[in-house]
Order: sequence, then C-alpha cells, then structure tokens
Amino acid sequence: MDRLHIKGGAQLNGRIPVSGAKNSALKLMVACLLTDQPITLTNMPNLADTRFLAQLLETLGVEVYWPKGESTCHLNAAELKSTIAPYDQVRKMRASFNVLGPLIARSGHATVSLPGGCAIGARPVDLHLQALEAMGADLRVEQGYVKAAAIHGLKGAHINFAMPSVGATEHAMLTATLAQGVTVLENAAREPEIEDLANCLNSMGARITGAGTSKIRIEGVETLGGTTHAVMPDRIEAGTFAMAAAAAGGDVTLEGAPVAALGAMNAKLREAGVTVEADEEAGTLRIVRNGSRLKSVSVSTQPHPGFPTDLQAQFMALMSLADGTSIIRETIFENRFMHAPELSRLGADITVRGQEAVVKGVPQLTAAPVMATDLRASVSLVIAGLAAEGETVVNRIYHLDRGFERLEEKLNACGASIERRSEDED
Ligand SMILES: CC(=O)N[C@H]1[C@@H](OP(=O)(O)OP(=O)(O)OC[C@H]2O[C@@H](n3ccc(=O)[nH]c3=O)[C@H](O)[C@@H]2O)O[C@H](CO)[C@@H](O)[C@@H]1O
Ligand SMILES: C=C(OP(=O)(O)O)C(=O)O
Repeated sequence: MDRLHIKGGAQLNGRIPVSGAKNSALKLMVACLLTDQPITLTNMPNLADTRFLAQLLETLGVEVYWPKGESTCHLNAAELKSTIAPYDQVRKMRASFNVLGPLIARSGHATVSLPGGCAIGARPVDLHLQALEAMGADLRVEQGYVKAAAIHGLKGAHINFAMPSVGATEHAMLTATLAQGVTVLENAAREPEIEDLANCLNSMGARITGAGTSKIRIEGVETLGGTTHAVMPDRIEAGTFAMAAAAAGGDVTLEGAPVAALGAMNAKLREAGVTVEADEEAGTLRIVRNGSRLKSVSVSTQPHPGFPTDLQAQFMALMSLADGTSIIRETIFENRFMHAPELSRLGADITVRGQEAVVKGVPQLTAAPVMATDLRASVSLVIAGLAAEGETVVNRIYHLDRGFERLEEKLNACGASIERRSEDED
C-alpha cells in the first residue's frame, strides 16, 4: 500500500494545470451506453475511478481504447454483451450505479449491484429508483442487486425530487434521453457537471433544456449518435490546490480552472484574508498569501452554487491554522468529518458536535502519521501536511488516487516536497 511522505513548511509558488473533472468524466463515460456510435472524450483525467469504470464498461461489452497516461478516451458501445453490472465493479464507486437506467433504455432490462463510493453517509439510491420507476421501469432489489425491466419501454415522466441529488438528476437525465415523450425533472441538482453531461448528450442528439437550473426538460428521441466532447475542468481539484496554496502560503496560479463554478469558495477564501484573482475568460485563478495569518471563517456546505461538500475537508484543514474559531457545518452527508480526528493528530483543535465541527485555529501544525479515510479527507491531510512542521506521513492513499491526477507531481512543481513510497520501500 502506498503512502505519502510530506516535508512541510515550504511555500508554494508556480502554476498548476487543472485536470478534467472526475465527477463529470464518470457520467460522460456512462453516456456511451446510450448509442451504438463511437464517443470520444478528451481532457479525461487518468484516475483510479475513471480507469475502473472503463473496466465495468468493458464487462458490458463497450470497446474502450484509452492508452495509459493519455487524456483522450474512445468508447464504442456498438454491441452490448451483458446487462449485468457485478458487485465487484460497482461497490467501489458511486457513479457506476448510473449504468442502470441507460442499460434499461438500450436493452429493456438490467441487473446492477447497489453502489459503494466514499463512506461519508448512508447514501441511499431511493431517488434514483423512484425516477426510473416513474419512467416505467419495473424494479426489484434482491441480494444486493437491482433487477430492472421495462417490457413496454420507458416513458417520459414528471419527477419532483424530494431533495436535489446530483447522481439521481444525472441518472434520470441520461435515461430520459431515450424515453418516449417528455420528462421534466423538478428540484433537480444544479452542479456544473450536470450541465456538462447535458451538453454532451445534446451533441449526441438529445433534447435537453434547463440543465444547471432546478428544472430540466428532456424530450426523448429514438436514437442518439456519436460525439466528441471535452470533459469540463475539475472544480474540486482546482479548489483543493487553491486551499493548498492558501495553507502553505505563496503565489499559485491555477490554469484551465472552472472559475465561474468556484464562486462560493473564492468568497470564503477572500473572507479568510487570501488574495484571489479570478479571470473567468482566461480560466485562471491566482491564489496569494504572503506572511499574514489566515482569519477564521465559518462555512456551511450546500448544493451548488453553495459551498461544496467536496471542499469541506480541505477548508477544515485551512481553518485549523486560522486566527480564531470557525464553525464548519456539513449539511449534505451525515458522516463526513472523519478527517477531523486525523487533523487533530497534526495538532489541530477540532471538536465535532453532530453536523458541526468547531475549529479553533492554532498558529502551527506539527507533523504526524495520519490515515486517509476517504477521497477528500485524504487530500485535507496533504494540505495540513504541507503547512505542518516536520514530515507528515499519509497512509492509505488509495483513496486519494481515486480522484487526484498526478497530485505529488503538480504540487512538487510548485516547491512542495512530497514523496510516494510503498510499504516495501520502508
Ligand atoms: C461521483 C459523484 O459525482 N459524486 C458526487 C455526487 O455524489 P452523489 O450523486 O452520490 O450525491 P447526491 O447529490 O446524490 O447526494 C446528496 C444527498 O442526497 C442523498 N440521497 C441521494 C440519492 C438518493 O437516492 N437518496 C438520497 O437520500 C444522499 O445520501 C446525500 O445526503 O454529489 C455529491 C454532492 O455534491 C458529491 O459529494 C460527490 O462527490
Ligand atoms: C464523494 C466523492 O465521490 P463518490 O461520490 O464517488 O464517493 C467525491 O468525489 O468526493
């Protein structure tokens, strides 16, 4: 198992290119199941998650051509050879569950394992299932699998989500493109990745309007065709590097950043005393902090355009160094504070009370061995390690590799000192 050794204390200075968004890429890959024509995705992030999903798609019969290290991925679902998504290929990753609706739309039936993903809460799939049922799918949950059939095909439906769910919105949108008639999604999630998916689907011939708002209208079509689509840049990766620069100090410019999607984070960083120069047209985000101590700022995670839950752990790492007390409230997932005790090992003063963490800033963190518990928690430990005095060792970084492309390389190019070692090297 790999671990990261981080020598803290160095400022970060330089430029960091932002990769394609994991959470968009995964759903875009699933879209290939809706057509027998080839799909080409560019700006694809090379990650454990995207590679893993490619394997699931291959199991289903998709031809995948994606040479190692390359950022262009060719997918061709001309013929599907299976409609079964097995437990071992779905349990690790949330997004793989989204093959269910497209498989039903394409083949009339499917058997898909219940999903996994980061262990940050119960994460049920009731909203996904309700949407598919509203479109005419017959569903049974048996032995950990959803068994689905739509003997008479899928029909457009009016779906009012009980809460905005990113995954359920995307799942319903993907499925409705091939349903007969019009589907309207109300109280839909508004995350930018949903708009990216809708743009790709529309370029395949779908008729979707309203993506990015809470009401999405999808007019079903008979068939979809092939396309080439560039994955949008990763706002969570960009936000993570912004916070790394703010925590370590220095002057970092993020290139190819989805600036418009980062408004809530930029506002919080500015409140904390960080200089943020955002240039939407150039796609650059410059983060500067020289000398001055961070100010404490409270935050509550919200669906987009609010402060993203996927940046909460990173913000907690930052606030653990701020002057004063900040209250961090997690409203999306009920168990997303597992980084708090690990940050405390580095000297952070954090008390978790239900859905709130009270973070009393300390002037300095000190190195310690810590353990990554989930994807964003892992990177919050890297951020804290960059600012801490001494050598921090982050264990179990397979979580990190799910969602960050060349993390050490990108940070080391700006002056960080991060080394990846496997257990055999110790
Ligand atoms: C692969 C991917 O894109 N993952 C992202 C996606 O996860 P994901 O799509 O799983 O997150 P959702 O937006 O669905 O979850 C939001 C809330 O809705 C609840 N819920 C969801 C579905 C459902 O059927 N029933 C239900 O109760 C969840 O438990 C959670 O409390 O959006 C989250 C919220 O921005 C991000 O943190 C994840 O990084
Ligand atoms: C929670 C995340 O991923 P997943 O939904 O796949 O668990 C994430 O990307 O932070």
